[in-house]
Amino acid sequence: MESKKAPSPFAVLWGWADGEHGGFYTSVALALLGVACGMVPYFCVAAMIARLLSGGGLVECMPWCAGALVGYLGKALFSTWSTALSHTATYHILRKVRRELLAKLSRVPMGTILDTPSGQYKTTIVDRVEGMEPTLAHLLPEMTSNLLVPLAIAVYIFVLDWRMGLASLVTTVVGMLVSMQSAKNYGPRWQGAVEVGRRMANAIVEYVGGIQVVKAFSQSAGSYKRYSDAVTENAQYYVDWMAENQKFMAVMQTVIPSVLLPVLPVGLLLWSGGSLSAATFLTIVVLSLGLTGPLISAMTFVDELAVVGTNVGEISAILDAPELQRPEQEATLSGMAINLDHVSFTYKAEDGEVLHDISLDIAPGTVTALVGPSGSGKSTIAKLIAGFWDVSGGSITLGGADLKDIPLEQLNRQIAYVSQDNYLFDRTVRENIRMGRLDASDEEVERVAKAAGCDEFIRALDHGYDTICGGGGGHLSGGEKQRISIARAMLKDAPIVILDEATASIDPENEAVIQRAISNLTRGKTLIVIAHRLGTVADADNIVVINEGRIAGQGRQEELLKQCPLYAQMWNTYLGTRDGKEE
Ligand SMILES: Nc1ncnc2c1ncn2[C@@H]1O[C@H](COP(=O)(O)OP(=O)(O)OP(=O)(O)O)[C@@H](O)[C@H]1O
Repeated sequence: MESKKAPSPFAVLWGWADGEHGGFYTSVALALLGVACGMVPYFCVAAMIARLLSGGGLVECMPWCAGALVGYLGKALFSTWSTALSHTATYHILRKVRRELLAKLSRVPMGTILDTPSGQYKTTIVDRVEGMEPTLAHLLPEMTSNLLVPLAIAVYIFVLDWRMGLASLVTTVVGMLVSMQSAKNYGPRWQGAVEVGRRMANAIVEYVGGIQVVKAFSQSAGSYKRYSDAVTENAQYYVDWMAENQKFMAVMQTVIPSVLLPVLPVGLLLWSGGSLSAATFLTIVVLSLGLTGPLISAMTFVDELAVVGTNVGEISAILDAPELQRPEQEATLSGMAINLDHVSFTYKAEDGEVLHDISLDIAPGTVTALVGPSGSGKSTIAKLIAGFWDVSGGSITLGGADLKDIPLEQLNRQIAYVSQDNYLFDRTVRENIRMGRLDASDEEVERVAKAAGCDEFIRALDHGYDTICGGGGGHLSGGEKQRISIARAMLKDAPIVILDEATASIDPENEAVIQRAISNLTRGKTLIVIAHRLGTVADADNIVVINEGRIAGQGRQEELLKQCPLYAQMWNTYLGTRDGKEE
């Protein structure tokens, strides 16, 4: 099979820069002009020395002084102009890439996003994209120009005297060889730095997310092992890397600028032998001093070259992630019946299949409860119905149409998914509820809040409906957050509600309010509930018992108690714990 060669990171980067190429070309042209102007003072000084040695005075030197000044001003003007242009083009590209990354996240399977630690997305979208700034804004114009200056100077020195040309390049060549040694490891080293950085970012996000648990168990930051290990690992990685690199850097930064070390003795030897004039000798001394500055600047970009691959690779991994393929055209749905036909599902090939041959009919307006031991596959079934992933085998239909033929937006309108993670945005309570339907009026928001049993506590907040919830809803209790999420789902008024019942024990008073809110939410709708407490679903139209990814039985409670030993056992356990609590 013909394998397609992956494009180089630079080609990918240049592709992202589409629309800004003109800006970069102009920026490089201006940088070159700046460099050319930057060389003028060296040539002027060299010419002045020649005049002075041949008996010239102040008057002869004046035009060269003026020339040097013009060259200096030209360099400042053109390089500033070049930098401004390259930065404008760069930030347009960074904006475009960040927008594309976010747009992409809305097209990849929801499950992929849930599976990826949020620290990883933050690192890529913020840090890796920002990491392209030096490459785009500086590398292209500045590295090009910083390499061309010394090249032009070296060529000129060779033209004046090839022997002195060779002498002036000795330290540069030695410095370059040393720098290549250090650059050899840069790619893998940087890749490693990204890895430890990512582990640290994930550990920090997890640590901050779980700070309440850490505090509740009186653990200090240092005792939160994963976090502190990641921080130590990150610091140690850089210390080791710098220690390894330091000797190369020291040698390079000492050797390259000491260009006079070979130039002076060789020049003196040739001059004393009569084969080099004093004027040429002094001109070459001045010019060779102009060689090293730009070269050292160009060397600093070697690091940038090495990180391009990592940055582009991480960004491309998101941009090229497989998407859920859906048609643009809305599907025609005949009713809201849901049908699972011999569905199987695998998260990752290496973990094996988690759902096997699931067939299930869910009639509109009925209550279906998914019950079963932890890890049996209840949430997976619910998420497949909500379209978070595509099934691996079999099919799921809604209103007779395969989910794969229903645009995500259309499916999303039909389903309200109320998960246990009742995430609230750092906005007002009113805005959080209105996310259910953006065009809902204030009256509608308040009406659903009443039906969800939250109107009373919302009005008691400092600013009522205009109280800011705090990141993740941090200012509200778990039960309050759950009721606001229910209000949000109610406002959406979708015909199908998928509810992941809370596992955490809620106080009886709160539980009664939440149950009332749920029955208001689901009246006349299709309800699929992932039930963790059997008592709440005993009246369901269909109880589906899941065990190890298979349906172990389904039907109404009375039938299941007779026909499904697993359900009978679960029910007895439930009764036992309930009676235990009541005693
Ligand atoms: N995102 C995921 N990636 C890989 N495997 C997963 C993922 N989510 C769940 N699994 C695995 O799939 C199987 C079914 O999990 P699922 O969450 O559907 O079970 P569940 O019955 O809902 O469990 P619980 O009652 O504990 O929530 C388990 O073996 C679980 O480890």
